[in-house]
Amino acid sequence: MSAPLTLDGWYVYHEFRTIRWDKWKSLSEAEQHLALREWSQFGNEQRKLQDARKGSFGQFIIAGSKADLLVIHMRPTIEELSQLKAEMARTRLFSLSDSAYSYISVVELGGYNARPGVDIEQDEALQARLKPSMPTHSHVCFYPMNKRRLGQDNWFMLSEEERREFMKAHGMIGRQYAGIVKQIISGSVGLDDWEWGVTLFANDPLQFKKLVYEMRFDESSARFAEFGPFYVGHQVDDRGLGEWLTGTKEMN
Ligand code: VOV
Repeated sequence: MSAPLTLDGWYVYHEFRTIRWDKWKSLSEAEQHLALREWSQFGNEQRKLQDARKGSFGQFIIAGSKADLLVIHMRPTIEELSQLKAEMARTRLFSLSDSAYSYISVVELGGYNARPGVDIEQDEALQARLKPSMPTHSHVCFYPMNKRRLGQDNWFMLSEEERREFMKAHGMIGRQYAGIVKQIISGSVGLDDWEWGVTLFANDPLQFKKLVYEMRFDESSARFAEFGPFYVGHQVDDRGLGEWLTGTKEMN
């Protein structure tokens, strides 16, 4: 049995941070301002790169106590992601927070998405999916997952036809959410602890629950999927981040 062909795009780095509130609160207003300005400068550089289609960047506030912030970067190489890690570590905001979780993966599409005779590099629609701009939806949901190997339910022992049938049914459910939930599926076999990273974007977070719940009843998830921790949050611009951190509307 051979591994199915995948199309792989940009590498993805999810960095989850927990704010050291004791440290943050001990800063003067001017020092907090400086930390926010510095972070904003870093973000603006990332947004410029995104506009030039050289990478992708987003920042989110995470609900619950698993983490406070999520920064997502997408870049053509792992080295660039490591470069970004060091750049962020040098910022004041990162000195005032700890890593809560991180995830490394690569944007992945099924190989059959390649149209016969069309050069993948020249296929603009495909390129946009492999090297996506950060979706602008207000909310995000991230979780890592595996496909199970348990007795009769071993995804990796299924024939190609069986897998294709399962993914067809999966895709049909997903398509009902077209325009409501956008998914970025990234592969992480050999890169991180789970096999895929699932990043979902929507303007209504309730749609994450509806979609994921509906998929639970689909065989590809019901029989084969195992899930890691779920994170949910909302996207913020620098002003929103500043207001959230300081509790004021005046900052930034
Ligand atoms: C927003 C909805 C949505 C849509 C439209 C969608 C469609 C599709 C299609 C058409 C395909 C097939 C391969 C390809 O075309 O890339 C996939 C592929 C995949 N998916 Fe998906 N998926 C969605 C959403 C979606 C969710 C919510 C999840 C998490 C599952 C759950 O239970 O929580 C998921 C997982 C995956 C995975 C892990 C793969 C890769 C499996 C593999 O073995 O290769 N996915 N997916």
